[in-house]
Amino acid sequence: MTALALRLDGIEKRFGATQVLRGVDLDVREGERHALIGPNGAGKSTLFSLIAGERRASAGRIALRGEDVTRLASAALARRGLARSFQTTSVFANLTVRDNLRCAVLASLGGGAGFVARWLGSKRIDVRATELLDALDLAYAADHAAATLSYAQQRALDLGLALAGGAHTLLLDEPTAGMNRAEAARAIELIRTMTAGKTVLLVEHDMDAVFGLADRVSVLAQGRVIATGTPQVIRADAAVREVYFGAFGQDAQTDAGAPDA
Ligand SMILES: Nc1ncnc2c1ncn2[C@@H]1O[C@H](COP(=O)(O)OP(=O)(O)OP(=O)(O)O)[C@@H](O)[C@H]1O
Repeated sequence: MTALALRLDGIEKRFGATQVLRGVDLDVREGERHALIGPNGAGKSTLFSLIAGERRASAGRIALRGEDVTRLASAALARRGLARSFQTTSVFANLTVRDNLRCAVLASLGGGAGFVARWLGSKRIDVRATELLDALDLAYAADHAAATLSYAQQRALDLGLALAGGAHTLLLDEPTAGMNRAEAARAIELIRTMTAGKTVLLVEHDMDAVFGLADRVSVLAQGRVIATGTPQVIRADAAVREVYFGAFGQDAQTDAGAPDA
């Protein structure tokens, strides 16, 4: 049996009278890159925020590597190896690129007594930060303020911050949004190399990114997962095509994020 990194059972979310998620079942296998797609307003961001522990589900269960984490907040999830990167970057603009990474490594070691001593003294923090700088191709900018990086580079740094603590499971929120084609291709390559051997669940509208990255794809529509499969299977799925093309209309097939034939 394939080990599961994440398992969602019957997840529901209501905002007042509005029910956004109506029983989401989703399995994410250990070590796979799994994309969550769906029309605008389908509830992808809401589902992400529940998995990341930023919001509480109204019903249902979330398990991380077999452990029930339904009621855990994001800090507790981070300690269990689940990290999240954001659509808008979460870098500290005025800190240098290196110090952003040092902070993230330090934070992953936990706060409390000796925090500053660890900051000043630990060679381990510097070594890990330098490894990440190299892997992200940002060594040349190590001592520049993060604010001086391009948007795409800040997203790369943001990925590094998410990985700094050695997370085994990563949630990536539209990792190529706002990038031009070349930047998006580079981001996809970086995600591939930086997350090798890890589990990744990503929300993405750009189908090049989805089909370039994902081992499997799940489609969220009307508050449920309506299909899960390899990119090839999802491309050909009649119900998926109906959801996209029904929602956006025939004219939008090539530019509204619909899976191409
Ligand atoms: N805090 C909230 N209060 C009330 N309704 C909300 C709240 N957050 C989200 N919603 C509603 O939930 C629905 C799903 O929103 P969500 O942002 O999760 O969808 P999405 O699939 O991520 O959309 P997109 O692809 O456009 O980002 C929308 O109708 C939205 O208006």
